[in-house]
Amino acid sequence: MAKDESGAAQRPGSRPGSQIGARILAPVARELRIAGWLSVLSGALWPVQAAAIAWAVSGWAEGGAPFERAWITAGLFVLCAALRAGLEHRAGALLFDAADQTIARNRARLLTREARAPTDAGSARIASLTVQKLQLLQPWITRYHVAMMRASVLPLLLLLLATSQSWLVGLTLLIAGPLIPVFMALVGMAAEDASRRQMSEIGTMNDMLMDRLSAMLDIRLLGAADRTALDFSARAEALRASTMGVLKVAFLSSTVLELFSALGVAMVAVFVGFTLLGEIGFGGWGGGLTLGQGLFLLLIAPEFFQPLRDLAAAWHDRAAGFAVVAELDALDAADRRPVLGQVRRAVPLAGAISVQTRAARAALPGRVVPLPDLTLRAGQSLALTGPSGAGKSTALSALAGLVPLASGALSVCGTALDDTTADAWRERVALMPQRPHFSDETLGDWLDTRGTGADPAAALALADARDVVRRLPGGLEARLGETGGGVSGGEARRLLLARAIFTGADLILADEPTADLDAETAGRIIAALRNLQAEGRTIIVATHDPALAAAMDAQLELGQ
Ligand SMILES: Nc1ncnc2c1ncn2[C@@H]1O[C@H](COP(=O)(O)OP(=O)(O)OP(=O)(O)O)[C@@H](O)[C@H]1O
Repeated sequence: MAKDESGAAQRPGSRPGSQIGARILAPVARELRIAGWLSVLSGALWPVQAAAIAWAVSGWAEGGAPFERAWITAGLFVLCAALRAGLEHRAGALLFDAADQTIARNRARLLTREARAPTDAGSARIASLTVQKLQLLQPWITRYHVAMMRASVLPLLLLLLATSQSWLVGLTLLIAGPLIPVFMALVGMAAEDASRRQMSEIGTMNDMLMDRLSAMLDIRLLGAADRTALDFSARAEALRASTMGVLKVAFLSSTVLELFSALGVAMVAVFVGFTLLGEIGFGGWGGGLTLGQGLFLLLIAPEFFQPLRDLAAAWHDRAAGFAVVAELDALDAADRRPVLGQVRRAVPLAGAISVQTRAARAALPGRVVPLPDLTLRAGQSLALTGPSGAGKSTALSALAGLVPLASGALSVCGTALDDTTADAWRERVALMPQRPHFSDETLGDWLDTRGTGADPAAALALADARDVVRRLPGGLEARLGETGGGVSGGEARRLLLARAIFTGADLILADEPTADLDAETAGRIIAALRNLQAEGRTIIVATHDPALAAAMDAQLELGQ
């Protein structure tokens, strides 16, 4: 459930239109307002241009000094046109800046928040929101808001001007005009639903794609390629149907709106034409219309409908924007697993390494996991052992400040590990995770997590991983992630260890560094860890491997 400012729970789609997006648009509200008024001002200059044309043409018809009028009209027309272009340009610049700022701010917010306090939303969902869907806020911000302001001011102004010349034309516009917003409101509901369905289909398709790509090997082994292709085609068909649903609503609404505005303009044109021919003798305030009045009315009638047509065209952008905002709101309301600190670079925590826990319990989503009482000083090594599920990995994560405590105490370097110390503490810690993950970058960049640009040769030597790099095509330039070449499980672990060493961290937390390895490879990793300890680093491993546990100074069994 999304929460409004007062904290009351709400369903994102159930809020009134004016409230949706108010939060994300608040920082650019001033720009949107200024851009709206600039555009309204530009629209209000058209009647001046129309009046000038009508005046010049009626001057020609009446004789007198037509050229003098033509020059004045041309000057006024060009001046207004230049002014309008300038105003529209400035409004456009403000709107696109506001849209870029909003998208960039929300993208940064999404990414930093996911780093600091991840949700259970899949990575595909976050990726499609940040890369694909947030971009849909741009047409909503740049087109809809300004169209709304124009539609609320300009038709009224033009209606007054038209009525001042002819009550009949005023009445015609007054009847034809409101049909457009009424119809738009009806279509708007359908458009919003269709957009939300399409948005959700895009998300499902992305989730499915990520999921199946990561399971490609299993799919081949299980001979499930055909079934996977069928699943994809069913989802693609659902996406096609939802996209067509959105297009259908868009085409239907624009057709009906064009019809209303064409009928309105045609009625004005017929009335003006017959009045000028002398067939109709009423409709103006003093009987018929002059040529100048008729021309003026003909020129402003289409402009009466234009802001309403623009608003109708932007209605779909509004629906798409609302769907994105609803998704952002849903993520805001989702349960999160907070990480201690701001997850940013900091000055390393001072003092000799020490770790101490007392009656600590880690808070995982939906459960708490007790941590062992331990005390460790600089240069010591410790093995956390115990059955699967005892909490070894959780303990390592908690020691790195990646999982908060539900109760108890955890101090590092003699100070409590909390939001204020976690970033500084992590500068001194390297975590070697259980499952290696290679991102799509060169091995050199992957090893150099802190972007120092230094040579990783010494770290590779300590981790016994020099031969791994030597064998890879391109050495440190090789890419292992995404479509890059692969390494064996043991090689990957040695590379992970090299990366942990290369950070220069004083405390290495290694999760199952020898799991699934043959005795010889495991022996090389154990030797590398001992080398590290001999160098003065502090080491904590979580392991089921008796040989590794025996190689540490002390063992602590969890889950007793
Ligand atoms: N993200 C999570 N959300 C909820 N519970 C979790 C989460 N991660 C782990 N757990 C639970 O916490 C408990 C401890 O898990 P943990 O991974 O720390 O055990 P472990 O001793 O490292 O196991 P293994 O030896 O199999 O790696 C388990 O019962 C596990 O189901």
